Amino acid sequence: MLCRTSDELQRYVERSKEWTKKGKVADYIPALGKENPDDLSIAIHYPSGECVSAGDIKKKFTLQSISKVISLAFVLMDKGKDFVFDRVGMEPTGDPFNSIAKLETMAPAKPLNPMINAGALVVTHMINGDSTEERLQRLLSFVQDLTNDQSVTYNKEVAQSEYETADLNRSLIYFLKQHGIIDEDVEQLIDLYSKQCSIEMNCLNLARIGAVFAMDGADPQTGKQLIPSDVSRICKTFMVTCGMYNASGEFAIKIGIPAKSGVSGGIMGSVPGRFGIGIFGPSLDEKGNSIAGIRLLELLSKDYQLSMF
Ligand SMILES: NC(=O)CC[C@H](N)C(=O)O
Repeated sequence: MLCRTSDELQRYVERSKEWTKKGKVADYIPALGKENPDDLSIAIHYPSGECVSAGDIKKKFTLQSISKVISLAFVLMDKGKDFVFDRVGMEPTGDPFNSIAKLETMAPAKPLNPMINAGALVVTHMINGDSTEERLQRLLSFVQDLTNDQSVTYNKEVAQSEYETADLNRSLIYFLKQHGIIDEDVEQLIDLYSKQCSIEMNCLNLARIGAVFAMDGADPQTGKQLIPSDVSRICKTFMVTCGMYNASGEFAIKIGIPAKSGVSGGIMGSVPGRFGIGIFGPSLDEKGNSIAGIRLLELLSKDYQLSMF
């Protein structure tokens, strides 16, 4: 799909870019540490098919936690709401995304929501399929439909790097296994989750997924319902309440759009009924969100009245 570069959007990128210096690229997954902290790009995808962009929008990055919204939509379609929400909750935690603390204080030990790692691991565990390979391929094909790009796949190097260093996530699975929430081989689930988080795309692809959510699950070009509208609504609600980790409250006040970030520096935004946004800016703030990406959204939200509140 063609995406027109916009001078106006470019000016917003320039104004936000100085913030990249105040953050840091994530390196707890070693392969992510190679990114250039100065990068900042954005694409906006309208339901009409029109697309405007600024920055190096061809640059690919991995979804990381952004994949949690997609896998949630997918398992809600696979298993239905009752099954899913019997195993993962609907409440924000106020804790960092990889925290184990609340699991121990809650009874039953079900993760509070699907956007923290513990909850996302339960969600990935629920993806239907006879083998890890089949579950991954089913998820990938869903992402290819959302992006309308059959070339989308996962980055093997990032997946391997996460697999080798995911001991905190392993410990979350062991805990959940002990409490009967997960019933799967730990290494198998870590393998699938690492590949899910390593699904790779550019801002354009990401903006298109944001547009699908913005249009209540309908494909912006064909109108085909890729995600049932009630599932899309649930996902957008989680994006508002937990999408930016423990910065979601401040984000809702200052920006006010459903959004999901990942430690790669990606942010997917979804302005209900209007358009989808894809941002890549790998320099992160202390909570793990793209520091310049948030600044960029703040400027846009203010000038174009994007807040839904
Ligand atoms: N916040 C994130 O993007 C975290 C995703 C990452 N793959 C992890 O599990 O640690």
